[in-house]
Amino acid sequence: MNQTDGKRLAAEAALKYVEEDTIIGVGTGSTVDKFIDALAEMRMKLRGAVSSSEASTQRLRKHGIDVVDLNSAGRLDLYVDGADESNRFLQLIKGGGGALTREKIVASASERFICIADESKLVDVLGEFPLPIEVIPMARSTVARELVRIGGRPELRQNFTTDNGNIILDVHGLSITEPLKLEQEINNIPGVVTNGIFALRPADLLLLGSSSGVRKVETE
Ligand SMILES: O=C(CO)[C@H](O)[C@H](O)COP(=O)(O)O
Repeated sequence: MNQTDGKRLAAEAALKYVEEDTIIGVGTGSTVDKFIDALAEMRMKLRGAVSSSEASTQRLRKHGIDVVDLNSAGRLDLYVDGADESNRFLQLIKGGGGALTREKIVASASERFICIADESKLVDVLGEFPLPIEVIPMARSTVARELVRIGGRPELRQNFTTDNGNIILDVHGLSITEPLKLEQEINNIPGVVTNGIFALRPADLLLLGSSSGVRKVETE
């Protein structure tokens, strides 16, 4: 089984957590694309979806799923999204697709966050995947200098603008042993919109797809 199959299995497994007549929060990425495709079969039973990116919005609409503004949706029961890495506490690195800020907003507005991924995403220590940080363009250099000061090697994501009109710095070389502390520290740098550590709001359940099926990992 390859990574794509693992993603598909996890995405399909998440479907059973979706309740009828609700508005569901939907993340971004190739795993979530598979979830949206699976969600299409129950579109008549859903009230709609709050989307975390323009890409997911387009895909949801293509399947006839109503996309609802978060401001009118109120608190959501469930948010489903992928991740670039997860540790066993379900603290995540996200933002490989550049949608981290909206993802963090929708995750924070949701009672339950189910993360879907293939088994390669489970790691002991976060940080092998370069940490994405959304930055206001005029602050690129000042933020980059601060990131070097804390031990990272920031690289500007080339030819990429976020849905919010900002840039992404991908930070290499961080071994993230204290995710909660680092999430807050980086978010305090002026010019940072948000960073891709999801520790203040970790996932509640991780569904990992692999050749032996779907493994459930819950917070300890
Ligand atoms: O955070 C994300 C997008 O901003 C994605 O969830 C993350 O990059 C995982 O992507 P994929 O499912 O394609 O492996």
